Amino acid sequence: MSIRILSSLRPALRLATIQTSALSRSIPRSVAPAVSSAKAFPALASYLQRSAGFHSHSTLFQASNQEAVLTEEVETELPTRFDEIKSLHPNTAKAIQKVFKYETMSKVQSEVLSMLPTDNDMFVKAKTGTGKTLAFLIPALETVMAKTDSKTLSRGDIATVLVVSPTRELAQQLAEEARKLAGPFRFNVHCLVGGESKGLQIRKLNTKRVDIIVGTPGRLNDMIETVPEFRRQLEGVKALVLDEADQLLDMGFKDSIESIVESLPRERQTLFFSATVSRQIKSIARTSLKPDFTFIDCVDPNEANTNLQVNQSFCVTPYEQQLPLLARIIEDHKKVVPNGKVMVFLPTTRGTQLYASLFESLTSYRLYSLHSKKSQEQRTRTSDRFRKSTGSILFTSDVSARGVDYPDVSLVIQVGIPSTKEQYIHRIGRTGRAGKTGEGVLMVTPMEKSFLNTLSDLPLTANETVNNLDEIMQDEKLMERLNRAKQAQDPDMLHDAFTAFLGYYTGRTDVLTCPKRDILEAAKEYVTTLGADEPPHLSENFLAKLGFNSRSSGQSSRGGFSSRGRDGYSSRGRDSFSRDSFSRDRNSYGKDRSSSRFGGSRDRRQNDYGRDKSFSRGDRDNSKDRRDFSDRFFSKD
Ligand SMILES: Nc1ncnc2c1ncn2[C@@H]1O[C@H](COP(=O)(O)OP(=O)(O)OP(=O)(O)O)[C@@H](O)[C@H]1O
Repeated sequence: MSIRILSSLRPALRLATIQTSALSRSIPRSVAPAVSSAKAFPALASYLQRSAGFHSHSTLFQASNQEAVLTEEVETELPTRFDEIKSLHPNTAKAIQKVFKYETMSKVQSEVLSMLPTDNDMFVKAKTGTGKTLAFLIPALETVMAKTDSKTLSRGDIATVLVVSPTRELAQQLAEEARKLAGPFRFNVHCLVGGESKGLQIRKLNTKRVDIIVGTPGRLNDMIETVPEFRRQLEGVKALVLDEADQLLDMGFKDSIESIVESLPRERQTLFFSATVSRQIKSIARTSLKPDFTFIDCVDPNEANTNLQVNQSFCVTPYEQQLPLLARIIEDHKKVVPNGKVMVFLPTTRGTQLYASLFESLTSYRLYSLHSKKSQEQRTRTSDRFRKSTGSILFTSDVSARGVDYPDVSLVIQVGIPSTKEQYIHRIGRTGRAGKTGEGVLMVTPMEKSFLNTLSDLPLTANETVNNLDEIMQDEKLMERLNRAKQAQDPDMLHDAFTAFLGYYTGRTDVLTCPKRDILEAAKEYVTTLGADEPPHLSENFLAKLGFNSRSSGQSSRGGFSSRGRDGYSSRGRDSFSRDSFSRDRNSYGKDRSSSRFGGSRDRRQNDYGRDKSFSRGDRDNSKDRRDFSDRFFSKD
């Protein structure tokens, strides 16, 4: 009981110091007077904030208010059921009940929807897999219904909602969700992503109803620049959503986003949604959101930004042990969860291709792979199949790191460090969705160990399978299968994975504390462990591009690297590694990268759908306070 009280109390108190405008609505009434006075008395505000950090014991203030808070909480509690949101349009309510078949709202849904009706701009931060999609689609549609006259709506010749997504897979998924919600309205949804026929997309825009548009920045911008009719259609937009707003910027879409925003009417509602908030996103929020926007942060500052029902572990082993360990972790999981779904993230596209190829003969799970070197048609097909599958494994680059909702993923393995802590959070967020349990394993080598420091506030423990390493390395059957798989690898693929590895890790020197030369040594170990007879030769030019001179590279004039001892790997001629494909491959890892930052701490398991009430919110009633808050939001890093 006490935890529940504290959890409801804590965010409210947090608001007292960072977002005073929210007080009147979200704080239990018995506490509100104290917190209101906190606005006038900064010392009290800071005391309240400190008190709010305690998990397991109450401060005097909290203890003396427990009864009162509990009583009052009943009266001021946020709604938990969709049918409590009385202002919902009947068609929205119908879709939720009949199509989605949801009754209870998740925390972020309850936070956002309880503000309806509102055309306020919003910036919403909530953990991965907690139902953000409906939390922005519903308000966007409600705004359209409130702000568009019925004659215009019935014509169906202008776009009213525009949703921008960083990746094609996510855009397609969002379009599907939008179709379900828009069904009862008889609204049409267009999905505009790259890799698909632009001509066909234009034809559909010209011949079918146009209501909701979901797209990726590149294709949207292209259409804006080259299709005047599309520009005209966008003039009707009443709600703009940036999903995974952080990633949109990290992927270098800032200019595209700005030009998309410029082509929309100024009078609109803008909704930013993300599980993480970076400095860059704040800068674009400044120009794209109205100054009195509402910031809703559903992540308790005293809690990790990952879902607590996901068991997270790490292991540090050299490459030689990593592959057998990975194979064992996957097979152990298969024994416990035969119908499970596993996702394995690799840092580069080339590495993803290589691991997928290696594991074809190593796993009894049905195997899929997804990365940017596949055609869009293949990506869509793979994504659909993996979504519907059970007992399956997906080897993937970061194209699947954010937003993508594959139901029932039971294990996420990250082999090698992700580009940032935020990317770790998003990747792990592919499991433990909608309150379900899940497991996450991060596998790093000694060179990458320093990255673990950036995760120190997340609840990671040492992986237990590592304790069986001796036994695993002596498992003759496993080692034989591994060796056979390695021998079957295409030398070109190994070469490409090698150069991509170098490109990726030489760009990560901000978190790797080792000398640069160690990266070359690690790359050599990596590629020979995965099947190359010896490390590929690299041109001086290529090495120079990575910031190595020939002495620091340790490369001999005859090609290859001076090698460290290794055992049990296949033998293959060196000629096959004679070309340099870095420039070609740079795109493959560059494209898949994304980032930002964050943290918190642990120890409360909860289902995010239902009764847990830890949250904070913006105030829809007091625009001056909102502006004060917005100033503080922007001035904080
Ligand atoms: N009210 C609800 N009740 C039950 N399940 C829900 C509810 N809302 C959403 N879901 C389900 O929860 C899962 C996660 O939802 P969604 O993809 O919207 O999360 P998200 O917060 O956007 O995740 P991410 O941060 O990874 O993008 C989906 O499978 C969705 O169908």
